[in-house]
Amino acid sequence: MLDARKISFGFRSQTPLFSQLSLQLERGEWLGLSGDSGMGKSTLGKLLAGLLQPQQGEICIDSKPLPSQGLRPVQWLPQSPELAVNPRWRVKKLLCEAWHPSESLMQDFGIQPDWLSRLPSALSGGELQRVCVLRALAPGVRYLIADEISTMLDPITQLELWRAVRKVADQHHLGVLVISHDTALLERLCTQRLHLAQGTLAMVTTLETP
Ligand SMILES: Nc1ncnc2c1ncn2[C@@H]1O[C@H](COP(=O)(O)OP(=O)(O)OP(=O)(O)O)[C@@H](O)[C@H]1O
Repeated sequence: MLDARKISFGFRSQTPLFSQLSLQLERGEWLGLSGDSGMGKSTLGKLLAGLLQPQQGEICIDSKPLPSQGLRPVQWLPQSPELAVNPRWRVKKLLCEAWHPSESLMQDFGIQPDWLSRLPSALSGGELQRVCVLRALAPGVRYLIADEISTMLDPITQLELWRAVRKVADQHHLGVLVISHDTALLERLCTQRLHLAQGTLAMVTTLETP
């Protein structure tokens, strides 16, 4: 289980975004996270992935602290893939940095062979997003934090992306936290949804939208 225990965090010079906040994500679970802009959803996602450190509390996987080196078992997937890649690396090098996805997985993610020799700037945002999602699915990854990853995609590509993520997540029993403003998307994908407001998480049932 990915377990955030009473974590507190604030950027310097700002009031804390949250204090004593707890969240649990089980392997195989799909959990939604909504909240108004600026409430701290991405920050919480980065904390869960170990990209930021809580000022209080701890984040554990199966009761052990997140590893501080090596492959991150919790991968944070951001909305803007172009910020997450080295612009001078060709797509093949980007995709195979941590592991070598099979051809059938590349097909599932709609990755065309001729993209591999291109620079990231020669892919559309949606194409690059699919490359970034697949490269994050290395063996050893246990949880995904999908932070608005399909916002820039057209409805059909969005559906295909989620179908491919679902297939890999089912195969590897990944826990997935889906962060989005699109509550309809969260309700389609996830069994439960949390809403972040004023530093507090509340569980939302499918019938009520805050
Ligand atoms: N590196 C940083 N330094 C200082 N403040 C930051 C930093 N990153 C984010 N913030 C601030 O922290 C707050 C939470 O930001 P965050 O991106 O986590 O919100 P969010 O809920 O994901 O918003 P959105 O829905 O608009 O993406 C915002 O007020 C933002 O300006």
